[in-house]
Amino acid sequence: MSSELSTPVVLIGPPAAGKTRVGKRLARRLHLPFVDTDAVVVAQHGPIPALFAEHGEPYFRQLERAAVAEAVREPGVVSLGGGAVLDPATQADLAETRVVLLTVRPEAIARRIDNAKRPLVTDLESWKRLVAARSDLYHSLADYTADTSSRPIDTIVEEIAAWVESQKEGHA
Ligand SMILES: Nc1ncnc2c1ncn2[C@@H]1O[C@H](COP(=O)(O)OP(=O)(O)OP(=O)(O)O)[C@@H](O)[C@H]1O
Ligand SMILES: O=C(O)C1=C[C@@H](O)[C@@H](O)[C@H](O)C1
Ligand SMILES: [Mg+2]
Repeated sequence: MSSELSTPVVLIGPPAAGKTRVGKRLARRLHLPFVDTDAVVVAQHGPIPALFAEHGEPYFRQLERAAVAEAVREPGVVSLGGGAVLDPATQADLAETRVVLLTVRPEAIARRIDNAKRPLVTDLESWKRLVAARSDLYHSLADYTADTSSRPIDTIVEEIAAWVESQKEGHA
């Protein structure tokens, strides 16, 4: 991990862990720009379920990789899509940034995945399988971990901001 302040703070973690919500508020709290790579892909290429259905997951991953490569080049807060960390080039990029893993317990997930925007997550069982397969990878890439299961978003944001600011003071 780099302790340079100019390196981005990158949020990773399972689908519905809160990367987008927490990332947006963290950026506001730290007075930094915010980029969500899923939102970039959607803005440039259209809805994610349609990309999966019409072109397949590998095509989506290519578009996602391009969005990540661009996003981590600038200082700011960057929220990644849940599977972006599967790309080896993204894993290499993350070694040069400050990586925050958001975790969430399955009990808290049920009410967060009741929509159709995630082609790889249709129910709690598919979410659990996907997280089990990625858990070691998520943890291996993380410099800091915050659980989002049961605390208000602002509390989580304050905790992460305190970690980022502690590095600024040379305690990293
Ligand atoms: N701390 C929290 N407490 C309760 N609900 C939360 C919390 N954080 C996020 N949520 C809710 O969980 C849902 C998923 O949040 P969000 O979209 O930010 O997740 P994500 O990690 O970006 O997911 P994805 O991988 O699909 O992009 C949203 O409905 C959000 O309001
Ligand atoms: O976990 C995943 O593989 C995904 C998570 C979402 O953020 C989207 O990037 C997409 O639905 C794939
Ligand atoms: Mg998101």
